[in-house]
Amino acid sequence: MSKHLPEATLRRISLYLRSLSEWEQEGVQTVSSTRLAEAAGTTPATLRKDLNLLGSHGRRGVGYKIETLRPVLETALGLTQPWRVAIVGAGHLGRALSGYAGFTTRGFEVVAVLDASPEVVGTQTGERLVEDAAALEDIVKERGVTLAVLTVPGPAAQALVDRVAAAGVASILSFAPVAVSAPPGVHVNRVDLSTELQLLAHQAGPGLGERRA
Ligand SMILES: NC(=O)c1ccc[n+]([C@@H]2O[C@H](COP(=O)([O-])OP(=O)(O)OC[C@H]3O[C@@H](n4cnc5c(N)ncnc54)[C@H](O)[C@@H]3O)[C@@H](O)[C@H]2O)c1
Repeated sequence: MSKHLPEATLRRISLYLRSLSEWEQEGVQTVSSTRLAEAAGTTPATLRKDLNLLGSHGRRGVGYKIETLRPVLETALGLTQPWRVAIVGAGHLGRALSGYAGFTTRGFEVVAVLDASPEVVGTQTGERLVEDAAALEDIVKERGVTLAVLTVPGPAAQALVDRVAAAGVASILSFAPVAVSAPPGVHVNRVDLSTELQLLAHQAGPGLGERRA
């Protein structure tokens, strides 16, 4: 990524990109700021601010040319080369993610699904067979894994962060509900569904949950 952008901006850019990709597949060539903002659930003013940050300016009365804007957004999100993903933990969540076709269309290729349980290793998930997590380091090197997705129970997460980081993976997405630390230069993002739910509950305001119950 060429410049540091706030997380909220990056989240919106990801939504813009998703809409642009869909429209491009339908043969749409240009899009107005109003339509793109609406699809991402934001305002045209915020959209223009975001895109100005990336040096992309729409033309009054014409809007944004999708063919030009899409690569700008992909570069901002670091999607210039496909990410090679290893999913570690082939339980409920790991299996659901490994079968998610949207990964590929968004620039992420699942190149390995790993698990430590002998009952799970060798089973099919999505288009892959689950492989033994003992071979993690070899697989990372052989397949050029650039992103590890950890879908393991909390107690297993830190040791796996240490292993994938030592194997050279600099980007880790962890679904485990625990804080983990990583060496400098390794980014760990946590997806914490309970926190997201609590935020939503907070935004909805007190009492709303009860009213709908
Ligand atoms: N299922 C959900 O909806 C959900 C939602 C949010 C977060 N999470 C979190 O995601 C993680 C996975 O959840 P799940 O429901 O898929 O659990 P799961 O028990 O179905 O699967 C976990 C898998 O990880 C494997 N595993 C354990 N230790 C390992 C290790 N050291 N190396 C490799 N594999 C190992 C297990 O063998 C198992 O197959 C958990 O931390 C959970 O709290 C799950």
